Amino acid sequence: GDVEVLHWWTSGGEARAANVLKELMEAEGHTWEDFAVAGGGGETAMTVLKSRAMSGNPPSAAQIKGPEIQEWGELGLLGDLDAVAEAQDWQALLPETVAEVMRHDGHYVAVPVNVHRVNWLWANPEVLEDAGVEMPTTLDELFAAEEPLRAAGYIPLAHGGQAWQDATIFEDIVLAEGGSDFYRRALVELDPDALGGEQMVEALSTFKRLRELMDDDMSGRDWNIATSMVIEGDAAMQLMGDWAKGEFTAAGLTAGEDYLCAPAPGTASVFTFNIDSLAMFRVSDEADREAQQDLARLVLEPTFQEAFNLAKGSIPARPDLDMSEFDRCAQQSLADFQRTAEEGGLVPSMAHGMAVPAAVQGAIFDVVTNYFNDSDMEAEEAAQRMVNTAQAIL
Ligand SMILES: OC[C@H]1O[C@H](O)[C@H](O)[C@@H](O)[C@@H]1O
Repeated sequence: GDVEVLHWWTSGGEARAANVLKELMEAEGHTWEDFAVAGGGGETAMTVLKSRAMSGNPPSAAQIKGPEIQEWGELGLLGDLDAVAEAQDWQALLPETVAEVMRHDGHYVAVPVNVHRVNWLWANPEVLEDAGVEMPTTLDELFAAEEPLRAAGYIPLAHGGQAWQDATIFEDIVLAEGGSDFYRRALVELDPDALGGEQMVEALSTFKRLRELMDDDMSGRDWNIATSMVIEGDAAMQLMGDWAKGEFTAAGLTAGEDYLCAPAPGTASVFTFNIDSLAMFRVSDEADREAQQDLARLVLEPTFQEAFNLAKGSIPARPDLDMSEFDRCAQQSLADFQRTAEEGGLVPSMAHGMAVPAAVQGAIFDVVTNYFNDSDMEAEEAAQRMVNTAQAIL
């Protein structure tokens, strides 16, 4: 049968990973129709998906994540994968944190391909050494690194000026300043006291200070271009989820030697998760439905889970795989995922669509990116705007 898959995996590392699935599906005799929509973070892809669904022409599968799976489920457009889930025993195979995101109304409607960690710092060790700087583990160390790095001729922090990237580093700062409980109250439960309170004002002020570490040309830059600045040695560091590791891997670089990874400064006790998943749309053709079932089965088989995640930079969605092929960053990610799940530091990424409905996420993005790019807006005003927008939507 045919499967048309809508996704936004278009950077070097992302495309290599997506190709793993295409090849596995073709090896099973299916036809893979690739519907890739460029634009990191997936905002454009979701807009395109909505217009296709509205015009009655949805793809057979799409990269849909987190609470948005519920929104599509509510529309009655998604088919269920219960038969595959039972045959592969997803109940036993998947951590409940992952499994519950894939279910709508008690039925599996999506399959998880991985677990990304968002709160990472990446660095070029040669650049750090040349400037006499240690890998920062606290925000103070991160800001203190600016002077020696600039004096040695480097951009301290490579960043891409796009709303989702601004929101990604914003949530790293909220976690570093307030910890996982504060993060949950503010950016998951949208508690107005946390979202608009003193601690958020402090976090917003610190967030804006990150601009001091960036270059003037960052506006609109794609995330993988920022990663290549670290790879090339023009910039020392980048705050980004571990899809960035897919770029280092695609460049043939070795973790811990050619590049470094560490939890975003001040967030070692936290793991901000972002789970990519493929949701299946209802299809009438029996052969296409079979192809969808095969796609879901293949995605959770060890062959795909290993090959895809080695290329993508994430860790497998099923924690029972032999991880000996994975590098030290992935090993640490899996260990931290399990540790934080026990200790209470495992939180859904707001910036990557795991925490709040899409409309609320979009509204928070607007406030965060306008504040970050408007030197006149005070932190107090930004905090109040976040409260207002959240209340207006909910
Ligand atoms: O495009 C950058 C990243 O955006 C999202 O966070 C996706 O979940 C991830 O798979 C992708 O690599």
